[in-house]
Amino acid sequence: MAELLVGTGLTKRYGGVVALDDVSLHLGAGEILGLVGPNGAGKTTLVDLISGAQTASAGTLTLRGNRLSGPASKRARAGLARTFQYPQLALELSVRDNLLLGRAARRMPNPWRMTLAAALGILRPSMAEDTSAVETIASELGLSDLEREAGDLTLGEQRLVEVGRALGSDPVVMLLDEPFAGSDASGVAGIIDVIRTVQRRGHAVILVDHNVDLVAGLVDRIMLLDRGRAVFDGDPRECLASPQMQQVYFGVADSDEDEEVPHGA
Ligand SMILES: Nc1ncnc2c1ncn2[C@@H]1O[C@H](COP(=O)(O)OP(=O)(O)OP(=O)(O)O)[C@@H](O)[C@H]1O
Repeated sequence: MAELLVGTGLTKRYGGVVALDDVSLHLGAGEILGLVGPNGAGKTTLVDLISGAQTASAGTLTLRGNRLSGPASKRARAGLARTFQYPQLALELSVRDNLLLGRAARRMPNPWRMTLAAALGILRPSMAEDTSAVETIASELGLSDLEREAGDLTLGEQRLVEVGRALGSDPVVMLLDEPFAGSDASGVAGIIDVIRTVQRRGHAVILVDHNVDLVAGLVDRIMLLDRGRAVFDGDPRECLASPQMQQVYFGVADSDEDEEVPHGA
């Protein structure tokens, strides 16, 4: 499998806090990687370092063999797209224009210019193809009424638009940070469809979510983070059954010694 994204020794320190500690990862074509771990484990920090929202204290990244560096807008043009734990849409713009921003992300030099272009209505004339692509994405996600302002949407709907915006740039790697939070069943189904679309294109997805069972059912591989370190990286079912999982979530080590603790002790 061709490697799309490779990260080595990724570390992030905030003063004395080590949010991410020497984490390495690799992501192949068509692969979906689940990123799980308890609160504060470093999941969002890893997504931030990959997307360029934060600068790494140490470590390197490559995308399709090319060094990945610089601000988020540059990385978006290189082929990364992400969603945020708290959706970051242009709230004063319509659903359609937010989706068009995603289409423009691979072309435009920075997000402020994109937002300005959308506000001025100058994204549209050049974009018959984009308009049709946006309508396809909206229908895949079950989004109707594309003229609604993003600020009037529920949290779940905003998440869908953000996932749609990310898909619009046809990313090589899509980073989804807790995309299912606040979504109803049809929203979850729409997001899963998008993940499968990215996979079918031979691209890759990193999916962060607290629902470990949901993640395990969707992904090819799971990385379990704990206090900034990757303590497991492998098959989802093996991860669920692993002593590391027990230790991280329940504070229980799956050792012979534990099994010998008498009942009622
Ligand atoms: N800007 C920041 N300044 C200082 N510390 C930070 C900052 N961002 C994150 N941290 C710390 O880094 C650690 C990892 O945080 P991170 O948000 O990456 O965890 P997470 O696994 O995404 O957690 P959650 O599931 O709660 O979102 C935590 O201890 C957090 O408090």
